[in-house]
Amino acid sequence: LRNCMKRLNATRGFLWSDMETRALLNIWGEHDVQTALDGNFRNSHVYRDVANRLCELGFDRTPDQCRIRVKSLKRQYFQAKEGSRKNGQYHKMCKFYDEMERILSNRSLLERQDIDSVAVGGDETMDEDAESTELLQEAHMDGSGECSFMEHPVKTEYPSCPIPVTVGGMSSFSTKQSSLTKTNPPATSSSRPRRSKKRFANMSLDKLMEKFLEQSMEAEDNFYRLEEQRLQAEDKRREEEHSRELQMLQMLGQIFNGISTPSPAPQATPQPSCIPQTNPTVPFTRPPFIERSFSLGTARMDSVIPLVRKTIPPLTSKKHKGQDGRIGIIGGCQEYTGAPFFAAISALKVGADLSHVFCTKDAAPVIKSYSPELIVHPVLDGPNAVEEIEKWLPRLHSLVVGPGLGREEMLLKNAKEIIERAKLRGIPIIIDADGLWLVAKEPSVIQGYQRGILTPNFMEFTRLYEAMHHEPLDSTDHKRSAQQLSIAMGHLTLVLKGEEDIITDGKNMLTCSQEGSGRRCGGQGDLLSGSLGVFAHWAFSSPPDATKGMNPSLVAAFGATSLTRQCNRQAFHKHSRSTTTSDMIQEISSAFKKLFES
Ligand SMILES: NC(=O)C1=CN([C@@H]2O[C@H](COP(=O)(O)OP(=O)(O)OC[C@H]3O[C@@H](n4cnc5c(N)ncnc54)[C@H](OP(=O)(O)O)[C@@H]3O)[C@@H](O)[C@H]2O)[C@@H](O)CC1
Ligand SMILES: Nc1ncnc2c1ncn2[C@@H]1O[C@H](COP(=O)(O)OP(=O)(O)OP(=O)(O)O)[C@@H](O)[C@H]1O
Repeated sequence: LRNCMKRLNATRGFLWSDMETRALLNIWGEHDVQTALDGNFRNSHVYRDVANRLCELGFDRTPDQCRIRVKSLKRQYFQAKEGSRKNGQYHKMCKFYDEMERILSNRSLLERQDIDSVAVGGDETMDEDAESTELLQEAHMDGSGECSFMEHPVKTEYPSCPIPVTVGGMSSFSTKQSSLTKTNPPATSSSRPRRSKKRFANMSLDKLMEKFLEQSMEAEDNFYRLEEQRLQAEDKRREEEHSRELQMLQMLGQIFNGISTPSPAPQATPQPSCIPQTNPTVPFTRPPFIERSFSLGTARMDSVIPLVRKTIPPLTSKKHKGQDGRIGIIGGCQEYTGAPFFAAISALKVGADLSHVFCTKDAAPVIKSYSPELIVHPVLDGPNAVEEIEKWLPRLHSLVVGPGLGREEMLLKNAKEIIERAKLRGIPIIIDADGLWLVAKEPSVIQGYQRGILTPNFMEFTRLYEAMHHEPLDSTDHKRSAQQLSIAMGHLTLVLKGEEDIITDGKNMLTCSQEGSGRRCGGQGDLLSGSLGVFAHWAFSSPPDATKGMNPSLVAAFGATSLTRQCNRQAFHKHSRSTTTSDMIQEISSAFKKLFES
């Protein structure tokens, strides 16, 4: 915004708002400023000070712009004053008459006499063309930020009229003339063209003044209009550029996807046809963007919940342990033991058969002690962490990376390597919490991987967005920003958590606004990511017709967000303000039944 204001100021040199002008007059009217101006031949340092004080009030103006504005105000004031003296009507034509009157009436008599003599002289010899030209030149100077007579003595501020006034031993006319010789021939009565004289000879001063003020206002209006058009054109150009960048990123994502999407994983009963097939040689066309908003209880919600249901494997006596899901959690360090536990136990409660936690050595006994149901591997900070964990990858159906991982360099490096190896096996990967920190640092670790799902909260989302787009997030339109980020990440599925959970793969969008509660205890996100690990495995293992062609990641994400919110609602109903994530986990069973099995 500040840069924008600067740009505007640079181009709108002579367009001052009333507020700005009043601030300037307050400063300019201060005793020390007036004294400095009265007593000094050179005034540039005084206007530097004025500009600085103006800046402190939030108005960005150059000393030159301040000086020229004051000069123009003084001219208007004296013209109005003189007009007033004659017939009283000009007073209202100088908007800041009263302020100017207050300030200038305090100035020394000598100064006022000098000024008055200039103004009065101007009345007699006023040349409309010369005056307008000068104003336009000032406007131009403001715009360029330059002024050819910036260092001129203070008394030479008023020679808009052709009468030379001797001040401080210098002729203001000759000074002005020298700076304007190229564009504005000296406007003495002798050198002015006769045509002009004839034209205005019979015009009364009142008329001339009116005409001049009209023209000034017209010029100002024109300038505003042109400036607005220019800014609009610029906005449009920037928007087009931005959309081109997005298209480029999308193409890169598709190309990347073409390179990195592995052949179907042998162990995960994958559904290759569910993975959007991309052909990098096909020219990019912006996909139609379909938004579907769902909230539980509405008819439309019912059209996605059945898709989730269809992906849920039936409970039969024909299956053996592990077939309904073996989920791996990468996370858990000295500080954070709760997060990986919440994720892992949620996966089990949703219906996975086995839940593994790969954590640091010191976190393992703590996590183990929370629950005997979890399988805990104290390997994440070991010397062969990646190899140790890779041994398990063929047995895992999905991976949740990040809950309680921490941000230690070595742990992030191991997590990155594990993601790379899981990708080679086509394992669905959910990235949450500190895993998203890693992605913000190195987006390529997951970019374009069609079985990757990111689950950022708003903070994590902002970090990711800014890392990808190199510009601040526009927080007014979450859906649009989520779509942009998903596209930039190569159509990765993104779950932006919040008041409503926004789920998008850049082409389609679902929003889950199932009623939860006002309780925001830590760990709810871990419940979501752990359960999503299971839903993702189920969705990717289902036949394509189960999801009716919809991206399995979207269906899985919708299932997990609905469930998390339903748990929150139910737990809150029982525990109100005391609700914790453990209470929510207790509700998984009945919330699941209510949503997907009733
Ligand atoms: N029991 C456990 O073991 C748990 C462990 N956990 C683990 O902790 C690790 C760090 O995760 P993290 O989320 O605290 O870290 P990070 O992203 O730096 O956020 C820090 C700051 O961001 C802000 N903020 C947060 N959300 C926001 C929002 N929606 N909208 C806006 N702002 C938001 C907020 O700033 P504040 O409001 O305090 O100024 C907050 O302080 C990670 O491994 C995770 O898994 C958790 O899972 C909880 C249970
Ligand atoms: N403002 C909200 N209104 C209603 N529900 C919300 C709101 N914010 C979050 N939630 C619910 O909580 C879930 C987790 O979101 P949250 O922002 O707490 O994640 P998180 O910060 O990653 O969690 P964690 O505490 O595990 O780090 C969301 O999926 C959503 O269901």
